Amino acid sequence: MGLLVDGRWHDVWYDTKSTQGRFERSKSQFRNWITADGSAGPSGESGFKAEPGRYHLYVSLACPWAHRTLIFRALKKLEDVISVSVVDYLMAEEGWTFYGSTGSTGDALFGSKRLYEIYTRADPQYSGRVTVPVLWDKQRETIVSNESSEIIRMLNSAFNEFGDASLNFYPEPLRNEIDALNEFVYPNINNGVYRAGFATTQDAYEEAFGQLFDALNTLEEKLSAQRYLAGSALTEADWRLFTTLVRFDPVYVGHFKCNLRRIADYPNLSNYMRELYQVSGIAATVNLEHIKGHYYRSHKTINPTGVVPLGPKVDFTAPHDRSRFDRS
Ligand SMILES: N[C@@H](CCC(=O)N[C@@H](CS)C(=O)NCC(=O)O)C(=O)O
Repeated sequence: MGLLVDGRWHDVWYDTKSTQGRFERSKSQFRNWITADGSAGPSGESGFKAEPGRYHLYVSLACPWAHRTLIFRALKKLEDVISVSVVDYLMAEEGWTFYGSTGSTGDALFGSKRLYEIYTRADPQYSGRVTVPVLWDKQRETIVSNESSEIIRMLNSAFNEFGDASLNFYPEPLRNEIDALNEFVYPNINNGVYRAGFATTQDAYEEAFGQLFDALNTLEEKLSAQRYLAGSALTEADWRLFTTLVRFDPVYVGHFKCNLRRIADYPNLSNYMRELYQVSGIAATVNLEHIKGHYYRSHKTINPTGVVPLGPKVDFTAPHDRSRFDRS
């Protein structure tokens, strides 16, 4: 675990001293967009045209943000269009690595041993965290984006010529609602579990814990009356929630002390999670060995022994009851 300062690696843990024990996630720095015609997107430069074989994703199967990008790659049938390298699930002194000892596929492009080498290849003077996912452009030899929320929007719309154009998880009429849902789910739930787990004061933990379970209650209630977060259509907002839900009982309940309730204790959330898991192509993106191994073994400040718990057994393939609601 560490970060780059002027292109040089430093092995340091998150600093929560300046924020009263609160964990604050830093902002992603590469913010270009791939578009169908190569024109500039909402931020960054132009010149990143959607083309098969041109782009590569670096992901961790453990990471909920990287997981979103793998989900969109699968849903939009882009497996043959965008290639992938998976990092080792163990994140230690050198950050994310490709040694292969804990499940990495290796770096298919350059044979690098550490992900920070990909960042310094794009910018030799890069300063900041070295995070997954990374979307790499093989043609311009640079990072297009390291912001998952934007990468999934690119995958949703820029590659329609090469993937499944019939699916749109961010449709125009629902955009405001999806944006509002994301603004609620991200701080309270997606990042909420991290805010609870990485808190280093009792107050910071309790604040995050309260907001997390209030938010889960709100969604449980919402899902008692409709199939998905935005109503009858399955959208980006659902996939963004899903990556946290699948990790919740196996990891966040114990490791991040999010233990007021399990997802298994919420009938609607747990049936909804199983429905999403059972969507074609999704189960293959969920790797519990990487998920549990990563959190329990990498975060030595939280779990110094690195012992990985054997339970719980969650059956994501059990039937769900969500077909009681309409879907559009
Ligand atoms: N805003 C980023 C966040 C990605 C992120 O924080 N990824 C974590 C893994 S779950 C990471 O790589 N952390 C390494 C670090 O912070 O040094 C995104 O959504 O793409």
